[in-house]
Amino acid sequence: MKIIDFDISQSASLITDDSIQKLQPHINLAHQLLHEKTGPGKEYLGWLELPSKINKEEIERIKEAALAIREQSDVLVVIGIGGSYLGARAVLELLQPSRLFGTQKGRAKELQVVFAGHQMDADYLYHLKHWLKGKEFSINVISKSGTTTEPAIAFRIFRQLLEERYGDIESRKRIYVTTDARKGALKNLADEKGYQSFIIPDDVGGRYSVFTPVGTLPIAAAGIDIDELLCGAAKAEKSLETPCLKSNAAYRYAAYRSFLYQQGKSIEILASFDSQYHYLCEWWKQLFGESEGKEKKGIFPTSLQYTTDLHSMGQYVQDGRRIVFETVIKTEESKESVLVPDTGDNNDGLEYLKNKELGMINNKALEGTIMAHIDGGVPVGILSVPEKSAFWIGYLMYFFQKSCAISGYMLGVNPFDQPGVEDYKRNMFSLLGKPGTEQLRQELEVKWKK
Ligand SMILES: O=P(O)(O)OC[C@H]1O[C@](O)(CO)[C@@H](O)[C@@H]1O
Repeated sequence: MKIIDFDISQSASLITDDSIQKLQPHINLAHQLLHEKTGPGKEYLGWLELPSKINKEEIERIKEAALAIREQSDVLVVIGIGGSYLGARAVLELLQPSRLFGTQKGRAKELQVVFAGHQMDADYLYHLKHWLKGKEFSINVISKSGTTTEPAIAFRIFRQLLEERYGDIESRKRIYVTTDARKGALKNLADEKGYQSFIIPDDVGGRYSVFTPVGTLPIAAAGIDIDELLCGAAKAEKSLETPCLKSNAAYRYAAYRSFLYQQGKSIEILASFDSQYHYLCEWWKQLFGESEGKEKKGIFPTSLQYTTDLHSMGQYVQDGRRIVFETVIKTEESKESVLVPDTGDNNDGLEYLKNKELGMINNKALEGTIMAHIDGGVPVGILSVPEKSAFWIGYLMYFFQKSCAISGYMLGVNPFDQPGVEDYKRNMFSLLGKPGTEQLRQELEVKWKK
């Protein structure tokens, strides 16, 4: 039976199953806080039963909007930051690898999804604006608060471009807004202009929102089957309901993290041997980093893409400070077959690999790396994902959400807030001269001797 599993048996010399099992009482407590909705952040648990309670009418509305976008445009500019863009980007990069080269294979009408508002890089925005010349485009602006600076600026830029190109009335039909049901500047603007809007539920935070219209609209617009994605998430919701560590792989993963953190391992590397997982790792970093990094606690989540990074960071992992542990994503099947060519000579010493599958070679690299890292004192947990499909990515993302909530409760933090993110914003607003921030500006000038 295909299933996402988490296995630490190869690291038995460094961490035993027994030590994980001993954490069952802690897991039970965290599980209780989560499922009885009594823990910190309990007002943000809408994601927990979201896949099984999905509103069918809303899904139909999303599919209709996705179709309209595909009919009216060559390009969808998705504007958002953090949890308001990473989930969609992760799914797109994972399921549509040819996007990496700017096209999508086998589609009658191509819709390209590009991202903006996830930084304030002037060069990026300048070039994107110019690249859009002569291309039909629509916008999906996504912001729960409706006030985040990066997407708000990008939305101004691309809204202006759209209005100049199509005029006021037509441009309104090309703007799709995903935001709060009631409040925020974006909500007000959407009401005023009559943009088609989609709601981010109050009880779902940004990094837990991929199964809401935050993720499903851009994913559907890209031509990915969102029913399958949600079906995978619903399957995970059901399969990961039990608190029993033996049968709940997401809880075993949470317990493994918790155990290693107590042993002084403060950095977790999410590693994959498949470049398509890059943005899934970025999404995972926000999920765990923003959920757990508080009160001067928490594992620092980072990611590496192998074998690429074995040639840059491999040395550190193998032999640097022993504060690192690794979670390796292993996907069983390579979708495509690529063989090492038989060139009829052995000048490069690769004759022994002729006609061999690249997928098989990559797999041997994975096996060899895991062995080497464990021998080097790095505990490695293996997260096996049956295949790269909408169903299994849906399952995997829910798996991570659930393990993150449990892991956060085991750590003793609120896994659903992010108060620390406000500090840079406060300083930035003041330095930009936002009205009402003069006093802070003076304090900053004194402190930093400007
Ligand atoms: O959807 P919003 O409100 O624009 O927020 C985007 C991101 O910014 C944060 O609030 C942090 O500033 C994240 O938690 C969130 O994912």
